[in-house]
Amino acid sequence: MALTVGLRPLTRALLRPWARVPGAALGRPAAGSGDGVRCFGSPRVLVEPDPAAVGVAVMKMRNPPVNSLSLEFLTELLISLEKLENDKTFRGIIITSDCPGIFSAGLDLLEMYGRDPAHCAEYWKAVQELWLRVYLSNLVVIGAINGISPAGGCLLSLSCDYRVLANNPKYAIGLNETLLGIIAPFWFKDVLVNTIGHRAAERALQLGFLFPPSDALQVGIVDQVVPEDQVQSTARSVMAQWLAIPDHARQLTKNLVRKPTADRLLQQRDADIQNFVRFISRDSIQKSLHVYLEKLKQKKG
Ligand SMILES: CCCCCCCCCCC/C=C/C(=O)SCCNC(=O)CCNC(=O)[C@H](O)C(C)(C)COP(=O)(O)OP(=O)(O)OC[C@H]1O[C@@H](n2cnc3c(N)ncnc32)[C@H](O)[C@@H]1OP(=O)(O)O
Repeated sequence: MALTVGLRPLTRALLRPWARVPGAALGRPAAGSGDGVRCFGSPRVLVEPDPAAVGVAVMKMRNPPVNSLSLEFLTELLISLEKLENDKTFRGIIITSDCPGIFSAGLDLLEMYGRDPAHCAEYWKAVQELWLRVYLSNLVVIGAINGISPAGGCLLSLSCDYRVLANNPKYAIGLNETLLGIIAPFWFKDVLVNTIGHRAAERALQLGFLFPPSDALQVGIVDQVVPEDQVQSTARSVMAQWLAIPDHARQLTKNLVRKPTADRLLQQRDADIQNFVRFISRDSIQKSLHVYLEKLKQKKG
């Protein structure tokens, strides 16, 4: 799936492959490189083969200050994911953050506030694409959640196969859209229902719950809560457990479980984009976003 088609020239320029040792396919030392495999990535996404786990890549999100999912960041994530999917030396990805205390602050509000319909449509298509790419990935995708993870950050986490959360009370996770005066789209809702069940999801969505780690574990929005300094090692050991399963059988099973949910969006992607553009363009919604952005600014004092 050529994802770079239709990208804005700036974005395409941003994503020129970094200098790499010729012939260094991801996961394999380049001929004569001598110093092992090379990382690759782009300004906001660093992908490093895990030196302790063959076939595993660690994808570090580094879009400071809060890993907000801007269009450029989404595009870089998509292209990095596509590269990993296409490189058969990789069987698993650990997604984590390089921004201290924050996994991802979710969708970038400035991509939805004060923007024209064409931009909102382009942005929403990229949001859809990231979800589909992660949710349906043939790779094992493990979230090493080392920071707060509201809304879009929670969706990214829920789209992984397994979630390890650092036991820091500040690292809340949840679909908090109602607190902003907006709503989670049906496919965000579907993933939450699939993960924590209908009643728990209904309550959490309406109240915009951000679950602290202990509650997140209890409700099932994450699979494991560990001390902060054990998140990456725990993710790695869980990855080994999942990679012990033959890929083809696991991939077919993942598809069996997840395709009905993904199909609900795939069958109506354009309508979903139009619904988003209509909804986000409403004066009342733009006002809500303005109020929320002002609150964020005032918070800084
Ligand atoms: C019929 C219906 C059809 C469908 C309808 C669909 C409807 C729309 C779909 C909407 C789905 C939305 C999903 C989302 O993800 S919305 C975003 C939700 N995110 C949040 O609520 C998090 C907001 N941020 C925070 O709470 C804090 O920033 C955080 C705890 C993450 C970090 O706090 P900290 O104190 O460390 O940092 P600051 O708050 O000072 O932030 C630093 C700067 O970053 C800016 N910022 C923060 N979050 C965002 C964001 N999500 N987008 C853009 N910018 C963000 C913040 O303003 C600061 O900026 P400045 O330094 O310039 O002041």
